[in-house]
Amino acid sequence: MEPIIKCENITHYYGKRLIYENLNFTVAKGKILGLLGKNGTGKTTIINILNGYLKPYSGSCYLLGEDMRTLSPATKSRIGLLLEGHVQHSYFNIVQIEKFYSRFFPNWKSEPYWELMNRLKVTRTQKLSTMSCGQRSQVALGLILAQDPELLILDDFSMGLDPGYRRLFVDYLREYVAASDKTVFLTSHIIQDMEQLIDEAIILDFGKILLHSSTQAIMDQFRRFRFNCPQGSTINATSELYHPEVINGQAELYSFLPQQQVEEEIKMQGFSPTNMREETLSLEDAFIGLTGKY
Ligand SMILES: Nc1ncnc2c1ncn2[C@@H]1O[C@H](COP(=O)(O)OP(=O)(O)OP(=O)(O)O)[C@@H](O)[C@H]1O
Repeated sequence: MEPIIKCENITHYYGKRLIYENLNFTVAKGKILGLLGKNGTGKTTIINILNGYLKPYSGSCYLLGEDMRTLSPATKSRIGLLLEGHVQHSYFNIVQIEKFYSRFFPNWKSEPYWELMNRLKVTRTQKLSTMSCGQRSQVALGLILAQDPELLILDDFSMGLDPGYRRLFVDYLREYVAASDKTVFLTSHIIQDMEQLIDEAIILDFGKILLHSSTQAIMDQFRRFRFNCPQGSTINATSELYHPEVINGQAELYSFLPQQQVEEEIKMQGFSPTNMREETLSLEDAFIGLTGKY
């Protein structure tokens, strides 16, 4: 089956600065994919390329089978887009903005919007411009769900939301995708929310994709190893050993390899590790293990 999102050989520069080179990925129908990466790795840039706001230096993206440079209005109406910064038209109240948006989307469904709005502690006549940041985000998410799009693209959807509301929205999203085979492409810095939500993760590093994998495979296979090593020894990072650190003879590193192979890799660097412990990780710890602390 044709993927819902396909990006081929995306290279992008701002001025002379290379952001990434030859990025390739696809997202299959019915999947929730999280694009994760440190600040400034280019997540919003990809979202802007996907929605046609930004033309990449080279390469192509296809959404729902159409080239993003020439998306037809019919295809655009099948895509729900939430950008960092969220709702515009903040001179409306929640009744007016629903009426305004509903005219643009043929499949408009008021129920999910009002289900969310009824939880908001605002009056029906209060303008969006006078609401708190989190309240405005909640309005934006209600408007997106009411569009009932086949593909949801959400940039930093959790911005300004409190933990309870984040949990509520994550539950909504999961149900939404499971019930009707929708596809979601999202970015977030709140990685503990992602563990319960995303089927796949793309972990972006500066200039490239570090990893594109199912969340399950990361959780099942990526581990932290702690062990002792002789005073004064150092461990070099390799393609299999991520972010080794040694402090006073206590070492830690991360790897997809089983323990025995980690020990062999370290022996190849000239010493034998002792008292090695293997630890399972949360997705947030795995993210730090893959990308480093700073
Ligand atoms: N219009 C622009 N002109 C020049 N540089 C830009 C522009 N937009 C973004 N950048 C730079 O490109 C890089 C990627 O920015 P982008 O906003 O895509 O990152 P991000 O991964 O979304 O970051 P964050 O996690 O902080 O939201 C950053 O170093 C940023 O400073």
